[in-house]
Amino acid sequence: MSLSSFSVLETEIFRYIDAHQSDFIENLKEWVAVESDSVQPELRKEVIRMMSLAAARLAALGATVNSVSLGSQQLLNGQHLPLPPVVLGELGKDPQNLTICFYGHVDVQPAKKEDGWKTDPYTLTEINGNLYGRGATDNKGPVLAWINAVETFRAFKIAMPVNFKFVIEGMEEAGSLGLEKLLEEEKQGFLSDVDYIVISDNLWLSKKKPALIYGTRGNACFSVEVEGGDKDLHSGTFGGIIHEPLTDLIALLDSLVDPTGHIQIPGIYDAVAALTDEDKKLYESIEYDIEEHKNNSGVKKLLFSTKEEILLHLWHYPSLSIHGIEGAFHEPGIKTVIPAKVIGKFSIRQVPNMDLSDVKQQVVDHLENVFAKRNSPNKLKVSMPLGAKPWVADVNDPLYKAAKRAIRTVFGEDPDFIRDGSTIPIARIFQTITQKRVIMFPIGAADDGEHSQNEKISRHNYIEGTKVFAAFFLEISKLRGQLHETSNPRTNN
Ligand SMILES: NCCCC(=O)N[C@@H](Cc1c[nH]cn1)C(=O)O
Ligand SMILES: [Zn+2]
Ligand SMILES: [Zn+2]
Repeated sequence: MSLSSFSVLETEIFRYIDAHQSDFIENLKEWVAVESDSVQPELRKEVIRMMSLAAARLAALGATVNSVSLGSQQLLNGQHLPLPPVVLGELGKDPQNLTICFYGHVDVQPAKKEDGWKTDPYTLTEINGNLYGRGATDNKGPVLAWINAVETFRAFKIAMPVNFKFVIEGMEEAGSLGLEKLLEEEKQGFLSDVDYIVISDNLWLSKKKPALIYGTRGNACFSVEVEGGDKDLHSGTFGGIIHEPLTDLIALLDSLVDPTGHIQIPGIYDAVAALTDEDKKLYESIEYDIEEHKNNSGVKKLLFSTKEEILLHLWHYPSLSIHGIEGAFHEPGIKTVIPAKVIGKFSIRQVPNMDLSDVKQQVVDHLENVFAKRNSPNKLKVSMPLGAKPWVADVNDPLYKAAKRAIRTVFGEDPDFIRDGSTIPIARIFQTITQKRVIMFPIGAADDGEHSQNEKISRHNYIEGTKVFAAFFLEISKLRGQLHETSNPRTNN
C-alpha cells in the first residue's frame, strides 16, 4: 500500500469512526455499568463478570481468546477470594506485520453516589460533551477506544496493518496480583513474538493538548513499626512515665522531610540522574497551567511557583509522602489511650538512577539513627513491602515518532512529551520480560478525575482517541524493517 493510499484510507476510517460514535459510546456504557471494583472483596464476582465481557468483546472482533486463571488470593482474615482471570487475545499472525501488544485493565476504583458524584457512577451519563462514569477514563474508555479502532479496520475487510495482542487484567487497582508471574510464564509463549507494548493508562498534562508519556516514577513503600508493651494503656495512669510508641513514631515521621519538601534522609539524592539538555528542552516547551493544577488539588499554595520547578519535582526528583498510621486512634471524639503498637506508612517516589536496595538501607539507617537518639526502650521495625523501579523510554525511538505522527494527523498539533509522577509498575515489568519497547499513549485529559468523584472522559477524547489509535496502526505498519535497526530499550538501572 502506498503512502498516498494510506491517507485515503485514513479519511475513510475516520469517517467510519465518526458515523459509529453512538455504538462506541453504547459499548462504554455497557462496560461502565459493571461495578468491577477490584478493591472491595464483595464485588469480586462483578470483576470476574467484567473479564467475561472483555473476553467476549475480543472474541467478537475475531480474536483468539484465552482467559487464564490466576487462582485465588488470601485476605488478611484468612478468607480465599478468586482472582479474576487475565484475558489474553490475539488477532492476526501475518509474519510480514509487526505485532503490537496492548495492555489495559477493566477493574475500577470504588465509587458510590454518596461520595459526591453528580450522577450514578455506574450509569454512563453525558453532560456537556463529557461522559461521566467510574472507569470512563481509567481504564475502560481507552481499552475500548483501542478495540473500536481494531473493529474499524475489521469492518473495512482489508488486510490488517499490524498483528494485535491484548493483555487485559482485572486487578490493576489492587496491585495487579498474579500478573507478573503470568507474564514471566508467557515470555516464551504468548509474548515471544511481540514487537511493541502499548499502555494507555494515564492522562495528558493539559485539558486540550495531547501528550505522550516517556517516563514514570517508581515507588518504595515503607512501614515503620514502633511497639511498646503488649497492650494499650490509660494515659492517666501511665502518661508521663513511659516512652510512648506514638510519640516515637511521630518523631521518626517528622524527621523524614522538611517543610520545603526536601527529603532529610542522608544520601537519598546521591544517585538522582543529572538533568540533561534534552530534558530541559522538553520541559520548557510543555503546555502546563500551574493555576489549573493548583485548583484541581484544592490547596491554596504549591511548594514551587514556576512550571520548571514543579515539573522537576514531579518527574525528576524523588518525593516523600506520609500516608497514615495504623493502630493510632483516628475516630472522632476523645479516647485517652496510649496505643501499644503503631505502624507509620510512607513512600518515596523513585527516579532514575536510584537503586531500591540502597534506598531501603538509607531509610533503615536514618530511622535507626533518629530512634537511637531518643533512648527509647520500644521496639523499632522498618520494612519495605513494595518496591517499583522508575521507567523511562527514549522519545527518539521510532515508536514515539510514529505515535507523534498519528497525533498530528488526528489532533492537528504535536504532542507534549511528558512524564508521570505516579507509578505504573507493569510498564517496567513488560519491558524487562520482553526486552521490547513500551509506549504510554494516553487519550484522557488532565481534568478527567481518575480515582476521583465524577470521573469522565470527553466524547471528543474518546472518539478522537479511537481515531488516533487507528492512525497509529498505520504508522506502525510503516516501521516494518526499521525495527531491527534501533537499539534495545533504554533500561535505567
Ligand atoms: N496515572 C496512572 C496512575 C496509576 C497509579 O495510581 N499507580 C499507583 C501504583 C502504586 C505505586 N505505589 C503503590 N501503588 C501509584 O500510586 O502511582
Ligand atoms: Zn489505571
Ligand atoms: Zn487507577
